[in-house]
Amino acid sequence: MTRTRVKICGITRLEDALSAIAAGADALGFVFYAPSPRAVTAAQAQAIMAALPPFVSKVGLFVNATVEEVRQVIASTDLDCLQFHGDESADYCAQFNLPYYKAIRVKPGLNLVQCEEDFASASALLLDTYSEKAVGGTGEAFDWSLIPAEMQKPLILAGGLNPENVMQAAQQVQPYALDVSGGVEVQKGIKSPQKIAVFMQQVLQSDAARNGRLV
Ligand SMILES: O=C(O)c1ccccc1N[C@@H]1O[C@H](COP(=O)(O)O)[C@@H](O)[C@H]1O
Repeated sequence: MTRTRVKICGITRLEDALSAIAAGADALGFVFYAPSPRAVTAAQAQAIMAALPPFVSKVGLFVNATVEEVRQVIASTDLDCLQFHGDESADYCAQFNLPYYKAIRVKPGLNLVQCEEDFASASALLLDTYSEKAVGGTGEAFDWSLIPAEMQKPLILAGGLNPENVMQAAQQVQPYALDVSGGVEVQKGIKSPQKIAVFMQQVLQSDAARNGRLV
């Protein structure tokens, strides 16, 4: 039975976290990257995490952070998992004693099977859109046909997902999980409960179709 997991990233407010959970999200992402409009401090993130119900995965997003910065956030929050969205090496990512996802910014010509070998220690690869202007959170989708069928690791599809395109994305790519930030916002860092609910409904419908059931 297929159940596509969903991570809502760029959480800055408790009410948005609770809306995501109420709609059925499996994971919440907290951006520890100061230049991002969705950046939170460890103290802000922990205030939200401490108020969450159990069985929700809390993911910390970092971009080329120092080892000390990552350690300090881990020590002062309830993170379950790390997401590295910059140019981090596999050795760097694997040193923190928490499972990690490595974000790969996809563009034509990139060998994703090689990326999978390079990051063999990752729990999953997160595929996001390559952009010269930003390291992530671009709101732009990439050409999903660039993903080779022979990839083995759980894939988290990201990049420009929204309530309008998520069903097509889920059905075409059939990833382990979907990751969305800008596509469920009313403004950067502020989520829309309505957009989250529609996004989740689309994922449920896509799963039901794949499982041969009506919703
Ligand atoms: O959200 C950000 O501001 C951000 C900054 C730096 C790196 C990654 C960032 N976000 C992640 O990018 C992908 C795609 O986001 P979007 O749905 O296209 O807005 C996702 O994993 C975000 O968590």
